[in-house]
Amino acid sequence: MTGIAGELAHEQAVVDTMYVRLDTLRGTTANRLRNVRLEGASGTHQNRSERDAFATMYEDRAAQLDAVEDRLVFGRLDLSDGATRYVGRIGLTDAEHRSMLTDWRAPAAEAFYRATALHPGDVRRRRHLVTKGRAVTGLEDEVLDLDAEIDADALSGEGALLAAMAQGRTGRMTDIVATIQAEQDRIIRSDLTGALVVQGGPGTGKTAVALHRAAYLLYAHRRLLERSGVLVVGPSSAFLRYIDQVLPSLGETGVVSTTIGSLLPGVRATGVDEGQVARLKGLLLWRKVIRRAVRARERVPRHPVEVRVEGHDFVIHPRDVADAIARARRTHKPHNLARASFVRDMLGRLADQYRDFDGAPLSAEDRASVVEDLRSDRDVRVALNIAWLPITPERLVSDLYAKPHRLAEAAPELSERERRLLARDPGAPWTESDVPILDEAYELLGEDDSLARAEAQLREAERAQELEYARNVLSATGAGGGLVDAETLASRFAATGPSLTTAERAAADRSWTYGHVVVDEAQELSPMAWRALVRRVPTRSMTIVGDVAQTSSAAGARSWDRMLTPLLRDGWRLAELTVSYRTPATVADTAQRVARAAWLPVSDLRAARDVEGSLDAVRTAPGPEAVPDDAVVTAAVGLVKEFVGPDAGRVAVVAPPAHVARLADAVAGALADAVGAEEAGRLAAQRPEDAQVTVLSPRETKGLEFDAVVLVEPAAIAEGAGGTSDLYVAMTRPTQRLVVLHARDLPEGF
Ligand SMILES: Nc1ncnc2c1ncn2[C@@H]1O[C@H](COP(=O)(O)OP(=O)(O)OP(=O)(O)O)[C@@H](O)[C@H]1O
Repeated sequence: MTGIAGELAHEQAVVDTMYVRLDTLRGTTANRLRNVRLEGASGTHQNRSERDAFATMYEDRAAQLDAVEDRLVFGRLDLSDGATRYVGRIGLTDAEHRSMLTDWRAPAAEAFYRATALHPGDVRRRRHLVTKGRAVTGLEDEVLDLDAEIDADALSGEGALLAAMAQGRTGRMTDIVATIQAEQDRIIRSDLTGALVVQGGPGTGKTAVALHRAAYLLYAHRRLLERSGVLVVGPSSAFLRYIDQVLPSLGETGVVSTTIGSLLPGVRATGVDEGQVARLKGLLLWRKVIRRAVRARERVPRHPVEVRVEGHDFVIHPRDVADAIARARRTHKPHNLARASFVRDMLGRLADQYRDFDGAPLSAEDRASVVEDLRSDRDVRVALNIAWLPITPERLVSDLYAKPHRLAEAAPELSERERRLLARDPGAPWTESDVPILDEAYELLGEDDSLARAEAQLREAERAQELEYARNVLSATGAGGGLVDAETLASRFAATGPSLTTAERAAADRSWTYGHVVVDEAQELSPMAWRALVRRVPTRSMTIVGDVAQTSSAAGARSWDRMLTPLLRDGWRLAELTVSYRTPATVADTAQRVARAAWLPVSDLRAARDVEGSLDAVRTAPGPEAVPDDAVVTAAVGLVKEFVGPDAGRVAVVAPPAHVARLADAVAGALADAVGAEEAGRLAAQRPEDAQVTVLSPRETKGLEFDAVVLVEPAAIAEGAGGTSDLYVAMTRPTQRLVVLHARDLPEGF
């Protein structure tokens, strides 16, 4: 065999050996797991814990080996010294420990993404392997030869990349490990320290890059990050579901993902604040407001308070209260914890008065009993509570919203009109913008966790013993191989209930601090939300991705510098992505013109490809009439027939929020006639996040993408709460086709 057929056959043979090796490893892992399980639940407690720990370790390994089935091998480098190196989703070695496959995250794989004709390093040729199942179906070679004509804008593995871009979309994002581009790779492998801000237009791969970076950092800094965990923050739970396959497909499962609204364990924020209210609640001013609100619960009485305890009169003097408050504050403990110092101090001062009545000092024993009498007296308790009230964060914040005098006292900087905007009933549900304010209150109030701390100390001592034991197990069995360290194993030996992963423990603990935090759609976060996040990553090691031209929240960022410098000072650096891998050039260029005409801070954007006939603007009715529902349904149904199939393909109608519910009914009603009852039934049964046909407001499409989009009345969208940013977002969702329906004039720039 010669030529391409010969090359394909050769690569097939290589890929076959990799899969044989993968199957062998799977078999070994499955056997080990079976043996551990066969040992049953007998034996000492320690034996059982040990078996559980090994079972979990083998389960993790099995899951990792399963996750890499698809596109196990996707690249090959031919080096100038004649050697070849295959690159894939994990590293594989043969039975003699010789490298067969290089993990894409390893330094040795970097050249696969970075080498160019201009800077080939020691790479002579880069080959992309296209596989379907276990079969090699295609090859794409790039000879990195300085004599070749050099195009600085060239994309690496263009064929593989264009094929990936043209694929029908499902409701789940996929990984891009085979086609990462050089500008993306530089970001993925950037240093762990400090905050890295990635600014880029829509579709430049910010989300993809952020997730691959998380996988890379977990690989390169596993010891550090596995224990502390990585937090991924996204704009909505729908978005988190959209991305939730990417990290597992890269073999990583130990990551906590959340929205700002669910950041606090135990607090469910279901509401959304719009416009001015969101802006006001996002202001850093709340640092002061919450501090003042807490201080307002530490109050010196205007007049002396007399109390009678066990036949003796005592006086709570304002100056004693003032002194005790000052001393308790000097402990720098949160309010609810410092209260114990305040009470102790006050009871001591009152007990001193007792000595004065008798004329003689009390014995230590008598004094203790007087203190106890005072402590259990109701009037004393009421008086001390008025002076230093224990209060929950929820109550403190809800009082600010529900009681105008409390807000006026704590937030004199706000105008009366602004304070009125914040007013609401005590039982009203929490909103996403309340969460950072509650977080601030948690921080300043603290929880009385003395019991929890005593338990934690006990656990720590037990854990030290378990760690020692786990070390012995690891060295005796040779298990681990980089997958698990003694610390992880120890946490699984732990006798305290079911073993929790780092991710599980972190998610349940408000004060958990992470080793790295990834923030997506970061432009939407308010200053207060940033403060809450930064609190969770003391090292300030963060990956922040977003686009300040897509900001729809009134509290969000229009400039990274203005948003981040006050919080991170010079601890952040900026990287930019410039190529759109989603939107066809015609659509991307139009969206850019519209955004620029509205003076949005758009980044330069170059689309990686164009698609013929990708933009269609149809005027449905001249004059002030609205776009008729029929026209929307006809356009949507046409695109569904063209793009939606049983395995993939997604169509979205994006309309002003007020029309979404009505249009959703209309489109659903028309589907049976258009695609047959069976297919319509299949589509109707899909979960919202997987829906191949869907009607959404612009805001709901943030971060998502579809093969084709029907955009309804752009002028109305641009007049909505999110302005032209929302329109820019909506226009840049499709990978193939944008159909614009408008009754009014199109906004400037179309
Ligand atoms: N190197 C690549 N190879 C293949 N596909 C890519 C590559 N980079 C990005 N993509 C694809 O481009 C699309 C857009 O990527 P992504 O959603 O990460 O962009 P984004 O910058 O976060 O967009 P937005 O600003 O709209 O949220 C995704 O389908 C992604 O898989």
